[in-house]
Amino acid sequence: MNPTDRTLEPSVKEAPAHAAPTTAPSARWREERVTKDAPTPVLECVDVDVRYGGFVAVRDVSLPFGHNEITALIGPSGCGKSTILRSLNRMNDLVDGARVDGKVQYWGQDIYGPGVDPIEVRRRIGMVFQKPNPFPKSIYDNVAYGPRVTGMDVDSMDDLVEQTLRRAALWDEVKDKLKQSAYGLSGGQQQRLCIARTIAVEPDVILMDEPCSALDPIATLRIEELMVELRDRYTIVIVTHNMQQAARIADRTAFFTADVDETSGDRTGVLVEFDLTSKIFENPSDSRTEDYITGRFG
Ligand SMILES: Nc1ncnc2c1ncn2[C@@H]1O[C@H](COP(=O)(O)OP(=O)(O)OP(=O)(O)O)[C@@H](O)[C@H]1O
Repeated sequence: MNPTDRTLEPSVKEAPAHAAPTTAPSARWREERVTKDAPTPVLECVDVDVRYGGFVAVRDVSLPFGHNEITALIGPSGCGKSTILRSLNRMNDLVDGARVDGKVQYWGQDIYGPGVDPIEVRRRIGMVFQKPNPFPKSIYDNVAYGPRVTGMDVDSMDDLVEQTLRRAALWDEVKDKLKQSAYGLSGGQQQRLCIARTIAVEPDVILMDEPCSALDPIATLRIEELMVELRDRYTIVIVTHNMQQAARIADRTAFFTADVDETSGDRTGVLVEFDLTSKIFENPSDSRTEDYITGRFG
C-alpha cells in the first residue's frame, strides 16, 4: 500500500488487492515473536478524551497501534476500553451524546479532520463485536455484502468470497453450504464469518471488542489462532477481559483503570501503562498494573 491509498476521502474505489489465500501458518502459533521497541503506528490516539454528554468517560489517552501487531486493551470494567476502541473508527459518531476530543491519526491523518468520510474510515478500520452478529442472509451473501455496498471493483465475487473465507479459516467448513443461512453456523463459525465479512472490504485495521466472550474455550482458541494468522496482514486492536488471552496473542498491551473524582463520584478511564505484553505481565512499571494482573484489584 502506498500513502495515496490511505486517504480517507469519500468513495475511494481502488482495485482490491486480493492476493493468493494465506496458507495456515499454524506453526507460528505460540512462537516467540520479536517485537520492535517502538511500534510503527498505523493508528494513534493523541491526547484523546471521550465524553458522553457532560461525563468524561476516558481522558488524555495517547497510544500508538503498531503496524501488523496485535494490541490488547485491558483493565477493569468501566475504565473506557470499548469507548476508546469505538473512537478508533468513529463508531462513537453513532452514539448519542458521544464526543471525541484530541486526535486519532490513521497513517498520520486525523480521522476526525475536515473532509474525512466516516464510512471510508470504517472500511479501512473494521470492527468485530462481542456477540457474533451475522446478517440474516446466506454465508456467501454475508461476505459479499460489504464489497457490493461499497462498490468495490471485483473481478469475480465467487473468488473474493472463497479467498476471504479461506483467510478467515472458515472455507473448509462452509464451502459446500455457501447458500445456506449464516444462522445455521455455530457461534465460533459465526464469529469467523463476521471476521470474514470485515476483511472482505480489505481493511487495514481490525478492531475487536471482546470477540470471544460469547464463545466456548475451543472456539475461543480457534479465533485466537486466527487473529495470530491475520496479524501478518492486518493491524489488530482487541479489547479483552481475558488476561491469558492478552498474554497469549498480543504483542503490546495497554492497561487502563478508572480514576474516581472524589466530589462527583464520576469514574473516568485513564491509560496507566502501555508496553510490550511480556513487560506488562512480567515486570509492569506501575503498581496499579501489577495489582490488576496479579488479581489484587479489579
Ligand atoms: N453510550 C453511552 N452513554 C453513556 N455512558 C456510556 C456509554 N457507553 C459507555 N458509557 C460509560 O463510559 C464508561 C466507560 O465505558 P466502557 O464501556 O467504554 O468501559 P469498558 O472498560 O469497555 O467496560 P467493560 O469492560 O465493562 O465493557 C462507563 O462509565 C460507561 O458507563
